[in-house]
Amino acid sequence: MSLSLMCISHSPLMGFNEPAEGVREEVDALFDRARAFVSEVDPTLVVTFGPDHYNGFFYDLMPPFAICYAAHGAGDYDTSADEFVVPEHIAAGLAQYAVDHGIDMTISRGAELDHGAVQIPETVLGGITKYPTVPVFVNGVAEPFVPISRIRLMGQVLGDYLATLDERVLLIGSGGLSHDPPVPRWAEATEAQRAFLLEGRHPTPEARAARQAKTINTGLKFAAGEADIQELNPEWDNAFLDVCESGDVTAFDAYTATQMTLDAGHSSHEVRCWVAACAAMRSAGPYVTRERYYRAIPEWIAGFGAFFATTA
Ligand SMILES: O=C(O)/C=C/c1cccc(O)c1O
Ligand SMILES: [Fe+2]
Repeated sequence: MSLSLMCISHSPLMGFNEPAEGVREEVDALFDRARAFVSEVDPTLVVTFGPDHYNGFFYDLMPPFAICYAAHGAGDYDTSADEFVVPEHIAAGLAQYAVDHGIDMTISRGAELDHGAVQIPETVLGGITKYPTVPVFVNGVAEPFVPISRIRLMGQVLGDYLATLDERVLLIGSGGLSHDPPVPRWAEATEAQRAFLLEGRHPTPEARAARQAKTINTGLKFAAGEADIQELNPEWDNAFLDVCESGDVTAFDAYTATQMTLDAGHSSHEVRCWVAACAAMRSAGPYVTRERYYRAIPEWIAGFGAFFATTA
């Protein structure tokens, strides 16, 4: 048994907007290191913690997190629409262990997962069908948010179970850090937006293209200082990375949803995926940092970070 950890921010704008000079090369080099890390740890099982942005999970039923026994990509922003290769017995073992240990786990036998859960595995693993993978959805956009301590505990319990398996497990956390992309929110939404937030699965190609064009354009305007969205917060992002590096995962519990929104934007809640992944990793004992990266990238509407670790 071994556990290794790779948390990386995603951004669907990576394939659409050019960042400032030198940044693309820097991030490409990060992904090269990520692929080398995957080769080194040579996983036999991947567990992903990823959010959704109203492509697969809607307000008709919005769990705080869910283990997927079967899942496929939504194909948004040109990400893969393939079917994940999920070892169902491991997904079921994780879910049973979670409920037996005080975690009210939701399961899905047919999740649709968007760029939040697909982009990073696809990029670092060479596709989402290459490794047996258990995707875990973690809500990072839809209020109400459960306390971070519950996400930390969920990750810890899943890590405890994974440590019993005769597998080399790679934990992938995808999301955040500070960012505030133009994802509609129920409290301020128009009637049409509420209809979408409630049950907007499988939009027409035109509706999908319009949504994506709006986000791509917001990224360009944000970089030009002209977008009406919250600023990135590199200080907040680096403090969060400090907690990841410290290995003191209980320190995540001090983050509250209200303060996170104020400090780091409405989509900063995606760091819940990192919290779950770090807590799962820490359940196997102390870890050592193998990669820490940070760059604020407005064209991608992303406080863009990475943190990799292996067992000490
Ligand atoms: O769902 C969308 O349309 C946009 C999502 C987005 C934009 C920028 C950064 C991110 O992490 C996103 O998920
Ligand atoms: Fe996101």
